[in-house]
Amino acid sequence: MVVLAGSPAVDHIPLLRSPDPGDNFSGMPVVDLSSPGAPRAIADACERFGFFKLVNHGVPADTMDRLESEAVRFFSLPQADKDRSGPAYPFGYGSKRIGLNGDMGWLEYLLLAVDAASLSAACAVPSCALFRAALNEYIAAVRKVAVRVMEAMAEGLGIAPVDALSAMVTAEGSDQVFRVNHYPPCHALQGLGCSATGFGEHTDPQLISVLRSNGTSGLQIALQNGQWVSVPSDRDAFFVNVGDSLQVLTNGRFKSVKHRVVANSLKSRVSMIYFGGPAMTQRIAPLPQLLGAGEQSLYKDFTWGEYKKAAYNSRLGDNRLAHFHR
Ligand SMILES: C=C1C[C@]23C[C@@]1(O)CC[C@H]2[C@@]12CCC[C@@](C)(C(=O)O1)[C@H]2[C@@H]3C(=O)O
Ligand SMILES: O=C(O)CCC(=O)C(=O)O
Repeated sequence: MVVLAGSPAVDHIPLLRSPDPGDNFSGMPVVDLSSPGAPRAIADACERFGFFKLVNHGVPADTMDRLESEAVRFFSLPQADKDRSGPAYPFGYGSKRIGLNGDMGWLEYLLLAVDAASLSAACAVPSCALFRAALNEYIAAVRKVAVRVMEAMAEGLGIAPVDALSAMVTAEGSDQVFRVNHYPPCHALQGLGCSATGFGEHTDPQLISVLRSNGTSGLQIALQNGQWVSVPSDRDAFFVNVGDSLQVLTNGRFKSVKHRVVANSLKSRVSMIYFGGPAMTQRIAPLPQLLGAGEQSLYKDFTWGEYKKAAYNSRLGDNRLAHFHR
């Protein structure tokens, strides 16, 4: 368990009902990436939930643990040192403020740019060589997982070529982002029946997000009937989210999943998330291979650059895709 000292004030952070054990997601799809049934299981989970847990993914535990340790070391630095790695926008250290439009959460984080399969050289944060090495090793590995998952998605959808989706995140100029989040324990709310919002509800604008966390729970997803369920943590697994752009590419067949994080009153949560987005000029429209005879796109045409701009001008919880529906 990771517990870091020094909690920022909880004022201005929206509160949520504390999760109770009965809220656990009992029907969570678990996909074994090494199994021949993975493509069908992935497509099925993306259609039903826009979310699944991925096991047997092949990323060594060491690669994940090294990054977690380096992240814990970074977040344990004195506040003034961390602030020198800020501000978060466009990339760097941030605390409590998420985005530029007034959203707040009980967390601190690093928002980082990825070029090809490693941290962007232009991204000077973090400056520590060990932390950068751990990030680069992890990013290269998790990006390979994202590519394998997207290839499996294409196979599960029955479309060719196999890289119809994955090529968008491997293409030159693809817009990949990496986030390391630290949610300190929120002692002030212990026993009050409510929790601080760690990360408010939202869908991810990109194609795919691949998340790994330490053993502290807090992640919740919304089912298609609107019910919120808690995702039990598993430090050995990845959790995969469908993003808005993938929903559009599949003409709504895959659903982007609404999710949020509830801060824990006792334990700190550390999560690291790879967000795979396409190049700015990439057109986001249903793949022709997925449109049946006479089937029309449910969405107006747009590029990833246009969607990203709209996303960054919106509040976290806004239904961003609604503006792009026909
Ligand atoms: C409030 C915001 C934070 C966010 C940008 C946004 O304006 C709306 C989308 C948010 C999100 C969610 C997924 C990951 C992320 C990096 C992204 O691309 O869109 C975050 C942005 C962020 O943390 O700055
Ligand atoms: O930290 C988590 O578990 C999820 C955070 C998240 O949804 C995000 O950073 O976009």
